[in-house]
Amino acid sequence: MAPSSDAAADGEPSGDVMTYHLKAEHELRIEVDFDRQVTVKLLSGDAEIFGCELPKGGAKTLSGVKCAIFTWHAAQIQIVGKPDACYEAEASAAMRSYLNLHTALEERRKAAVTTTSPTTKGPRVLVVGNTDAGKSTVCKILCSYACRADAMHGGVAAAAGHDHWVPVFVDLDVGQNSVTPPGTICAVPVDAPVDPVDGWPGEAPLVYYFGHASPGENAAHYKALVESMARVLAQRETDDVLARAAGLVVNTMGWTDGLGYDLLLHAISALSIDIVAVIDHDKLTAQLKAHVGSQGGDVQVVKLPKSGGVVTRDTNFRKRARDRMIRSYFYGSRSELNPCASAIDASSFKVFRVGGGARAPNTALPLGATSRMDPLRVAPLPMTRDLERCVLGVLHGDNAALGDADVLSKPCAGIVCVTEVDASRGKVHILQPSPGSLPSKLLLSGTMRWND
Ligand SMILES: Nc1ncnc2c1ncn2[C@@H]1O[C@H](COP(=O)(O)OP(=O)(O)OP(=O)(O)O)[C@@H](O)[C@H]1O
Repeated sequence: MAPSSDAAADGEPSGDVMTYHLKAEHELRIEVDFDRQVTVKLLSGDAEIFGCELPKGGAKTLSGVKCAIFTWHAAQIQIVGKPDACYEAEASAAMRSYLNLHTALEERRKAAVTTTSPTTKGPRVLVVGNTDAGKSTVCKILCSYACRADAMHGGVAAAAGHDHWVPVFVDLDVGQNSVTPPGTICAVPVDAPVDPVDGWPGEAPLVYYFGHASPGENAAHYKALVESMARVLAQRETDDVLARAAGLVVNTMGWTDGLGYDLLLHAISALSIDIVAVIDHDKLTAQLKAHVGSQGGDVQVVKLPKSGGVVTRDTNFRKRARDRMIRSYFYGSRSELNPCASAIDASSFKVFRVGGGARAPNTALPLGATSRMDPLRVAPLPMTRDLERCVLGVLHGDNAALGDADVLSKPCAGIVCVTEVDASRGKVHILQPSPGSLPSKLLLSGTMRWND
C-alpha cells in the first residue's frame, strides 16, 4: 500500500513523517547516510529488522545504516526524518529460505541437547558468498532467530535451565567487521537478538588481532589466528553441553576465488563446519559440493537466495564504515564513552609485527630454490614515527613468557591508536579506551591506520 504523509493528512505538507502499511512478507527498505538520523516506530502489527523484533510503540533511531523492516503478517510503520532511500518490496523468497534454514538448524540443536555424547554437536554454519551478498545479514537473522527460537519451539534449552539458545557468532571478515574493530577476528556468544542500533552484543568476545583489512596481507597469520580461535571454542564446547548444542554461525569475507577460496576451505576444516550456506553463487556452490564430496565427510552445502534489498557499498563507504567502527570502539556509537589520551614510556612495552623480515639472497640458497619472506616471523618494531596513526592490538600475556608462537596465538584484550611518537623523550602518545595501565605490554601492529 502507498505510504501516507501524516503531516499532509493534517493539512501541513511535509515529507518528514510517513506511515507505511506493510503487507505480509513485505519489507520496508531504508537507507540512511552517516550524517542523517531517521526514527522508525512500529505502530501496529509485528515487524523485525534482520530478525530482531521491533517493540510496539518503541522508536529506533537509525543513522549510517541500510536495513529492512520486515513483517511476517502485516505492520504499520512510522518513519520520522528523511531517509536517503525508503521503499517497500516483497521479500518472501529470501526470508522464507532463511527461516527454513533456521528451522533445520533448530532441529540439530534439539537433537544435540538431548544426547549426552560429546561428539554430537549443534549446527556449525559458515555463510559464504561474494561481497555484498548479504552474508552478515543472514548471520544476524540466524543468530537472532536462534535467540528467539526456544520460545517458538517448546523450550528444549529452557528445560535444561536456559530460556533461549546462545549461539556463538564468529566473524572472520577482517575488512567489514560486525562486532569488533576492523583488522580483528572474533567469536561472541549471542544471548539476545541483534539490535539494529546497538548491534551485536559485545559481552566477552574472544578477539584476535590480525591488523589488516584483508587476509591477503598475510594469509598464514590469518590462518594461524583462525586455528587459535577454533581451539578455544572447541574447549568451551567440551565443557558446556548447551554451548555445543547452540552451535556456531560464521561470517566470512566476500573473497571466494584463488586464495580467498583456499581460506574458506581452511575455515571449514579449522572450525569443523558442517553446513556451508552459499548465498547466490552457483559456481561456488558446485565447487564446495565437489570439495566436500571428495573429503568424504558429512558437510552439507546449501544454496540461499540473495535478498533483493542488499545494498552494494563502494570502497569509500567501506572505509568510512571501518573508521566509524574504530571511532565507536573508543568513543561509543553515541559518543557516550570517554577514551583516554596518555603518554607512555617507549621502554615499557613492545610492538611486534608478524611477517616480513630479512630475505636471504637467492645466491645463498641451493640451486633452483627461491628466497621467501617467512609469513609467521614475529619481529619487534622500533618506536619511530612510522607508528603514528597505527592501530595496535594489545595482546593478553606478558613479556617474560613471550615466544613467537604466543604472539600468533594470544587473544587480544583491546586496541589502542598511536597518536604521536616523541623519540627524543622516549614517549609514545596513545589513545586508549579507558585510563590505567595497558592489560599487557605486548602490542601487535599491522597496516590498520586511523586518525582521531
Ligand atoms: N533486505 C535488505 N534491505 C535493505 N538493506 C539490506 C537488506 N539486506 C542487507 N541489507 C544491507 O546491505 C548491506 C550489505 O549487506 P551485508 O553486510 O549483509 O553483506 P555482506 O555480504 O556481508 O557484505 P561484505 O562481505 O561485502 O562486507 C548492509 O548494509 C545491509 O544492512
